[in-house]
Amino acid sequence: MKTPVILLQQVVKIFRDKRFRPVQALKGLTLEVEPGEVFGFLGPNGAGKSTTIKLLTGQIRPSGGRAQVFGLEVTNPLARARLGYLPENPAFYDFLTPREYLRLVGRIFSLSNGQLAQASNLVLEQLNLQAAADRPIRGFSKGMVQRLGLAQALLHDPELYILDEPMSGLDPVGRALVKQIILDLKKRGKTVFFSTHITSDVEMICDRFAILDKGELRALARVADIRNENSAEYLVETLAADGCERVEQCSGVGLSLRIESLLAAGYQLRSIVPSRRSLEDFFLDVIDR
Ligand SMILES: Nc1ncnc2c1ncn2[C@@H]1O[C@H](COP(=O)(O)OP(=O)(O)OP(=O)(O)O)[C@@H](O)[C@H]1O
Repeated sequence: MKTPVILLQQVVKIFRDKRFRPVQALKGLTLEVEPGEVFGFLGPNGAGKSTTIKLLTGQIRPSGGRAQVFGLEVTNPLARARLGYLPENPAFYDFLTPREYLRLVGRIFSLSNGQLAQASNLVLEQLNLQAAADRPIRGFSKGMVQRLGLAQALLHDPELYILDEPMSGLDPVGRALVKQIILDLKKRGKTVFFSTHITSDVEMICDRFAILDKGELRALARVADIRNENSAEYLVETLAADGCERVEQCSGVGLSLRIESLLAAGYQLRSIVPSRRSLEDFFLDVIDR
């Protein structure tokens, strides 16, 4: 059996609030992410997504349970060297330019000068930041800062990407760009674990997803399974003789009989389309429950 790239076993995290009262951010989270997967980590505000990501990147320690990356403890520098991390709110020394900042990151990851020049040109181009490469970051828009955050995560071409809300603050062009980058990483066999609130992004690019709520795992599924669920239902759109339009839901089993009876009753058939439950419906159901 392959070693999971990410392994969380019964992870508990307890913070203390200002009055030193316990805040249980994670209540025994167990999760595995396989090599080559694009994994979406969904959950409402305060669910514990960033806490999980901070644990996986060794920034905070669990109060209980086990967190491993590539079979190594998350605090092991060998694990850290093999992952790229985008924090929720990336912040930079804003007197630097992106090229200078990437040089700093490249040195941390021990890239040679040659590797660094090549890699930084590549990521600046990928994130559409070439034109701003030599301007101080201080003048950057939110979306440019976010794209630079992703550029630095990509720079050393790691095997695993842990991205905290990578599409946050981006316009539709930026979001499409980031989604394409994630899909390209997948094609190259990389593993991507990202948190988000946007269910349609998960639907578009993820293999599997988890839904976290109040520190607990509420769902863990393949995107394809959610898509196929309910696909035996159809939406039938008809037009009555008096010009009234109607849409009804019909199961695949009863579809032909229903159509016959509608036609016999004088309805015109406008369309029949498979009705699919979106991941958003699924998310809302799970959170409601
Ligand atoms: N340093 C901290 N001290 C005290 N409580 C914290 C700390 N960090 C997080 N928490 C609490 O832990 C819980 C989970 O927070 P977390 O930031 O992980 O949620 P999230 O799912 O990332 O939310 P969002 O989608 O809003 O970013 C929240 O109740 C939060 O207030």
